[in-house]
Amino acid sequence: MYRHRSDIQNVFNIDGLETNILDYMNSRPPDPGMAAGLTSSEAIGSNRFGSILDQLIDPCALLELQKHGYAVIDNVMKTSQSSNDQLGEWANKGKTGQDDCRSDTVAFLDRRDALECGLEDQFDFLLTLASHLNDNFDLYASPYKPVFPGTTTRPLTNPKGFNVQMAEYGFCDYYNPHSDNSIDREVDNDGAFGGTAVIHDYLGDDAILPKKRSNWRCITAILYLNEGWKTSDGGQLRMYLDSAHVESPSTARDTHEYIDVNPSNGKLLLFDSRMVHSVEEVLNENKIRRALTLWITRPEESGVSGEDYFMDISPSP
Ligand SMILES: O=C(O)CCC(=O)C(=O)O
Ligand SMILES: [Fe+2]
Repeated sequence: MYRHRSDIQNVFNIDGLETNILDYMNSRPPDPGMAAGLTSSEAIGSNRFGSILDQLIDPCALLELQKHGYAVIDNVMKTSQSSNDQLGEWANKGKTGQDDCRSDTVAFLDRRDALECGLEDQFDFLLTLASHLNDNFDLYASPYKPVFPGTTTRPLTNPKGFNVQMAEYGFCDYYNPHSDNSIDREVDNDGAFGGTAVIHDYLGDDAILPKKRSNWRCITAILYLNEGWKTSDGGQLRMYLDSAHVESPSTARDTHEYIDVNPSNGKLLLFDSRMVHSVEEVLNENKIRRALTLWITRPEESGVSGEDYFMDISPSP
């Protein structure tokens, strides 16, 4: 071993290479979950709202979520106009541009950002939801191993970093029908993507790869901040019914019935992240539509994105 090392040493400068690798590794940001030394309850959500969540979230709503894949709960937690305005100012510093299927702009808040805008209650509330759902929502058994901080009986957690998305839609902004956890087929070496992807090396030329979910999102939680929002202002969240298993979300407009959700201040929308939904165009040129979103996940290592999880969400006959 050492002899080989010294042989190789003559060809490469191993010591220099090792130093470079160490420097590189030390320059990496720490993994947010690990370095924060979080306990399981912190990772799942703060306890600040633990005791009052039962009052804020009607148990019937969770039954709705179970049965239909979504639940709309009004007047859960309102946001003051000044915090809403501050959020807009804050977000102007860090917005990211969008692609063809959406024209809104988003930014991600950590707790310090939320505090700066007077939105710490909203932030803590969203982070507590995973814990509440673990206690009150039946997720069905999964063959996938729960991984810390999830457990068999409490499989839901929050994404690493726990950032909350703020999305802003101005006049004419929209988000086309999509799923927050779409069905993908694996990409083959030729870059083929979609229903006919094949894996040439192992299975022959025409083998179709298994379907796979694209991420670990399980429940999407959205808190709306818009005081006095009217149906005529547009910007409705359009939820396509029974759409968790739709493979091409863009077709849902033609094939699925929907309900519209008015994004009014204090409203909480919970839905199975696989459901197809869109944000219809904002029609009022004097209004800005804002929302805070948290994706409640299973731990990434659980392997759950590989399964068509949560199969039984469609209404029982
Ligand atoms: O703001 C909304 O109502 C939904 C936005 C959305 O679908 C998303 O950001 O994925
Ligand atoms: Fe979405």
